[in-house]
Amino acid sequence: DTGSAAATPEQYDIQYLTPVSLGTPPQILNLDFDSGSSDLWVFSSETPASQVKGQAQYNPSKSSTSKEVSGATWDISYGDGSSSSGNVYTDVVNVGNATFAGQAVETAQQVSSSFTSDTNNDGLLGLAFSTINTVQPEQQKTFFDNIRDDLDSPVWTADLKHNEPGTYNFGFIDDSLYTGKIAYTDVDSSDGFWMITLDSYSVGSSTSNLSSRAFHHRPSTFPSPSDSASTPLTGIADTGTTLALLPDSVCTEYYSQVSSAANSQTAGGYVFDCDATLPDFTYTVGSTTITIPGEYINYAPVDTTGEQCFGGIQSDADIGFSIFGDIALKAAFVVFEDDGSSPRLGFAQK
Ligand SMILES: Cc1ccc(-c2noc([C@H]3C[C@@H](O)CN3)n2)cc1F
Repeated sequence: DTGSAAATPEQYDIQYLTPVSLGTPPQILNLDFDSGSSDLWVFSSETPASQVKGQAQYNPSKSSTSKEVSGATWDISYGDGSSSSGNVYTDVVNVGNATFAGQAVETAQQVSSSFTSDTNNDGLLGLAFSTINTVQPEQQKTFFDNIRDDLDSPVWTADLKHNEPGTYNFGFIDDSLYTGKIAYTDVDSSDGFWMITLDSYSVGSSTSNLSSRAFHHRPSTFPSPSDSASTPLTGIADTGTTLALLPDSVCTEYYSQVSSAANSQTAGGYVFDCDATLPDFTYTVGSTTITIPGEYINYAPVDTTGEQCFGGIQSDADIGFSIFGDIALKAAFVVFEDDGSSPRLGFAQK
């Protein structure tokens, strides 16, 4: 079995939506595929009308293949403080022709205001590890965990793009979607996330090592060249987070190269003049180097004057690890591989 479906960005690539077919006859909803959580939940006939603003709603009573999971409930909250909760059914779920008959479909009986106002988003499809699925009393499996054994290969891939549709594939690696070689790194899934350590990062195309510049006498007190070119970054690959949330030291290093940049309390992060030239941000996995072009890091205008823009790289606020969200992932072809025992993440240029 294999599946392939488009990942279409909302404005500013804030999130990517992918059509999913639920039930019999098929009910199509556009879901936010999230490698940072593990619940498949949908706006439904059980969502109060006051909390629905244009979203498509899954109606289990209109599906001949739906079955209520008696006594099961779910309740989830996301990194930005939004939340949702409700009941659980199983039904046929089809993503680009990859199909599983008994997938847990979590119907929303409550969604927080940010989901209500997100009018094109009909729910989430979690692709992190099933150990953090929130259904009680019996935890449910993610779509990928359910279909993994039927897939030609135990992988799903993300080819997210800037301002244009990309692709989520299940069960195969499409060699036409990347260049060079895919470099793999081991995943630590003990917290339920696709957690990895990137071998190094660097800011800008200028070398991070001062000694490569015209050599002038450098008093011994001169700070040693920043060795970001060999500093690892540990974090989670999170397709459901818009930005790249990195350690404060990395943010400081990056925005020191942007003369108009400031860390604004009112804007809630680093902002700069919208016409600023931004340096690239590069990270390496093994022998593969991924370059996020500077223009990807001009995320969006802060307000309608369009003078100040919000950075795509922001602080991870001491969560304890970085969050490699869409800003970081859309520059790469990413392979999420899990044979059930030793998960890996692969990165390739494209
Ligand atoms: C309105 C809305 C809010 C949040 C999210 C959301 N989806 O994935 C994530 C990240 C953060 C972490 O929780 C898991 N992945 N956040 C989506 C929304 F449509």
